[in-house]
Amino acid sequence: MSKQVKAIVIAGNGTNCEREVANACRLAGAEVADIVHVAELLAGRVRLDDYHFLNLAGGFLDGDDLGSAKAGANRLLHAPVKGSQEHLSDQLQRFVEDGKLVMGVCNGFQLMVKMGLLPALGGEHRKQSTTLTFNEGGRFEDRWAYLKVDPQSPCIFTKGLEGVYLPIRHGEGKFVADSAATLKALEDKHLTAVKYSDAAYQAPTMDYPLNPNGSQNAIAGICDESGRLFGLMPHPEAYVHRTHHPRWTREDDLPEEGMGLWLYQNAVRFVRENLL
Ligand SMILES: NC(=O)CC[C@H](N)C(=O)O
Repeated sequence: MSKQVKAIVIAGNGTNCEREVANACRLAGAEVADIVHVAELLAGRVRLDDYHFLNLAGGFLDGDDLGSAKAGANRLLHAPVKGSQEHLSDQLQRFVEDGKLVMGVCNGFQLMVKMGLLPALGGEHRKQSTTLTFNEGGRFEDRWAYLKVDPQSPCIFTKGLEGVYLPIRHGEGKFVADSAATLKALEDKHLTAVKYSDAAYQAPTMDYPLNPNGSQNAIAGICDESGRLFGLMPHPEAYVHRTHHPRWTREDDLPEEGMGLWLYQNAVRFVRENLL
């Protein structure tokens, strides 16, 4: 593989953020940021093996039928790749075992959780142990959220960050674990990388609207134990420039780069340092 950071963004069947995600990858320094329709992967024309950083974009996979990303999860888990003995999930498994990076945003996070790719406690990659379900308020939420970063988390994407301010837009963002034991394991291992918080990024909160969906323990995103697989409901790709900020015309000290870009910069740096 040449010395290029190669990101892939999977599109199709209802994603709607793939261009923004590819743009964020490029802005963060990835030399390649290909938007690939899932059908291309299933046809065997594009292989995950040729990339370092897999992005699962937001949107409305299969119209949220059966619950958001549920049908998409089955597709990725069980669909065969044409012309090979493999399923797409085999390529994905290899991608993970090769030490590469995966980030799922919103619908992409829902997809990772429903496939069992996250949190994958004990390395069990196909067992679902958490979910993202209907917002506590019973309606779609479209607002900006403050996220407190856990400084002790192994998450590669949030390394060195204290907090980020990002937009959310979802109907099914309430994080729920299947048991108190799962929730405790997530917390003990610091896999709950980002939580909805107050505007100073100090205290996780269950108060609406700071916590827009009633997520357990205010969880907005989680990673696996390696820190290389990460999913979150808020959209980092939607805040990569100061003009994306909702009050950019009134707040004069906003830096040129948006806070969401930091997550992609961490990813690109990790690839350069570890995978090239
Ligand atoms: N923006 C998104 O990715 C939305 C995810 C999903 N369709 C939901 O409403 O929860």
